[in-house]
Amino acid sequence: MITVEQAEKLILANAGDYGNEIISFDGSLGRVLAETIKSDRDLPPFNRVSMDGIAIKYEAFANGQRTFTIKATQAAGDTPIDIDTQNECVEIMTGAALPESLDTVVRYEDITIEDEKATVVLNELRKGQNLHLQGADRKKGDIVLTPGRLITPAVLNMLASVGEVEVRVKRKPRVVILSSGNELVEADKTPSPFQIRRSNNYMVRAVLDQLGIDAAMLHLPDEPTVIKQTLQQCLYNFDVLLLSGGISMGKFDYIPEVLNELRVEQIFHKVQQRPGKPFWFGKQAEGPVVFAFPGNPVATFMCVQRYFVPWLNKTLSVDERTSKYAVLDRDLKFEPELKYFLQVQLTSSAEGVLLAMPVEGNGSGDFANLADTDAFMELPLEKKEFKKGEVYKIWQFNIL
Ligand SMILES: Nc1nc2c(c(=O)[nH]1)N[C@H]1C(S)=C(S)[C@@H](COP(=O)(O)OP(=O)(O)OC[C@H]3O[C@@H](n4cnc5c(N)ncnc54)[C@H](O)[C@@H]3O)O[C@H]1N2
Ligand code: MOO
Repeated sequence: MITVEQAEKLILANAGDYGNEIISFDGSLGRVLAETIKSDRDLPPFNRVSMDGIAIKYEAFANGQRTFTIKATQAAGDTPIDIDTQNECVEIMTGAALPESLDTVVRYEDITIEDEKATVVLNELRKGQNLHLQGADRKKGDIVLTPGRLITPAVLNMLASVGEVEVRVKRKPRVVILSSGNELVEADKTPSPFQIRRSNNYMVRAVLDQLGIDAAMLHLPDEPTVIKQTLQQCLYNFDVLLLSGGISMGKFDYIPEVLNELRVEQIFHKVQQRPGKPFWFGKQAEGPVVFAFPGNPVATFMCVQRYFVPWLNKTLSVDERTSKYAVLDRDLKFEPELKYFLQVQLTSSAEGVLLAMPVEGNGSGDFANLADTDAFMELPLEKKEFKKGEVYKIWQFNIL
């Protein structure tokens, strides 16, 4: 049986690349940029007034002048209006381009206006105050975004600002989620006393939704010929198959065998971990990758977070994120020779420390417990006793 680290390595070694596509920036939220974006102008593109008020020549103020004749009013977007003498000022709005003949802006709060004259009521001004100078943020031609950037709301703002209305992004893999097992009925059906509603496939699809990936969803009955037929079509139509259930030792656990018949090479089966020990991973030569997760919902979810999400990030060349860590908030023992992914609730202390309180529940079938927790804490295999105050890596699935 391989370790979590070996499994991770093998999975990442099989990251794909589905190329790039060009889409409208407007629909690019959550996508991954596949080009370098340069600014087409200085940012800001002109000396931008940052407060509503009047623009004056500082020299006049320094020489004792306090009252200025308002020559004109300049709105944002207007062509700058220059003064003729230093006795004059221009009433000017936030976002307007500062006229060349002026260098300082005084806010409305710091002036009085009477008979088309503005009087500064402050005794001190800083030359150049209330201005956001041309090129202060970025210069024309500067790189503002690099490939691998996840397109967030602020990145979208940047794309719009520099006029990049068509952007090259990474193409997403085509994914299908397959549940399996004759005990499962649809969520809107009433199960017999010994059946259950299928749920983990919806949970997996929800994770993909959060990652901006659309996925198809299918169900496999415990019937080898149907499984084979359906999987064959999926291997033809999709880049990634995410299966759950039917992979351990049960008499009706046909999936690994059928995948083998369909020439999907098993890269590993079983990982030294809890939950998720029976996890199976494989790939068809020049074809799709197959993640076959154990059916228990907590195991499925853990494997999606711990293995599929990093695979997807590598596949899409997303800029690497730093790992997250938290402080264990209670002593704990775990004896088996398995790496334990402990379910924890996260809170942030007043000192700014992320605390992880274990909420263990009743194993990998206890999805009620899963719904009450925020992250898996990855505890090292070498240890059996874990103490309050120790720091370990977490895989956070709920945003606090
Ligand atoms: N003899 C052994 N038995 C089992 C072992 C083992 O090593 N030796 N491993 C156990 C572990 S650990 C797990 S986890 C499970 C995984 O088994 P499968 O992947 O074959 O999954 P199933 O048996 O099909 O289902 C397990 C469990 O999960 C429920 N399930 C399945 N799919 C869904 C779904 N879409 N929505 C909700 N619930 C689902 C299913 O009804 C079962 O209760 O095997 C142990 N056995
Ligand atoms: O994978 Mo199992 O999750 O250890 O019950």
